Amino acid sequence: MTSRSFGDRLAAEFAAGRHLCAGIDPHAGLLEAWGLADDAAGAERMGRGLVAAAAGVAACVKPQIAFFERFGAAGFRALERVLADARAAGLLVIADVKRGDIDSSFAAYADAWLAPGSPLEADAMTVAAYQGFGTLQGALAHVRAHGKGLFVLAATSNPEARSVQLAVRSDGRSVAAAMVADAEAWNREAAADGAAGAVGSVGVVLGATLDLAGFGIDTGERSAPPALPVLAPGFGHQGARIEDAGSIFGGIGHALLANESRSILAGGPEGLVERIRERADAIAAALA
Ligand SMILES: O=C(O)c1cc(=O)[nH]c(=O)n1[C@@H]1O[C@H](COP(=O)(O)O)[C@@H](O)[C@H]1O
Repeated sequence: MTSRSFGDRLAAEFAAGRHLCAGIDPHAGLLEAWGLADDAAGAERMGRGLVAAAAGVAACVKPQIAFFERFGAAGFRALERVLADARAAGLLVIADVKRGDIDSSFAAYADAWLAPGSPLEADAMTVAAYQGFGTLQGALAHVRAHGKGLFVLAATSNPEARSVQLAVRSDGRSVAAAMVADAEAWNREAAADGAAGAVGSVGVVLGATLDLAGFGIDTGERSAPPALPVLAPGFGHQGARIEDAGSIFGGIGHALLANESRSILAGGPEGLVERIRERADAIAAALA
């Protein structure tokens, strides 16, 4: 490994009491509430405003790429500037791109979002491993060599996902539980090679809106590190309460990143810093 691992960088955020992931989701309605045009320049203003307000308070930001992609090349240029601001502010960036494909094509996605020097370089990306965990090799190479991270969709916050993620595989595990098991196994292997410390670099996405036990996901304390990073959307607008994070995630809440997007962005730029601080304090208290 040539860089500090993503898991180590997460561990430093958690040690500083930072568990909030502030989402950058420039919905048309939110841009209007901010008095911004529904175009690439508006998305850039919102993204850079959120980054400035979150610096030093949130652990990370998570731009949802679709809200930039809808403006084509101009949207990607806007996103590049938001990413540059986040890097300069010392915020970790999770590119919420939810990519997945056969291994060779997936590797190109991984290069786009994780290769050092790529115009869209982020610290971590969200991935869909429904073509098999083995297709993720291209990204896992960046995890090992360049200190990058992954968040694998496991049990997502939306109700429509249940029919797929609750399906039982030939090994008797639910699809959701198998994603968790595969991520933990990868982190354990990296630790055995000396490439992971207290927190792993491969995490999962688990919706805060869910009964995780119902998906066959064990939320009990693990007997040994590395801790599994958990990106948890579903707080705020989708109904889960950040104050309940401790009881929802139990023994796997140590490496939790609680995401809120619309609930932070709604209300416009006035009071944004205070809203982020309030959510950051609430998640820190919930996990203390
Ligand atoms: O991977 C994600 O970030 C994600 C996974 C999931 O299960 N549910 C989910 O809502 N998300 C994303 O998390 C954000 C949630 O936004 P809010 O509901 O506005 O807080 C959006 O960007 C979603 O695309």
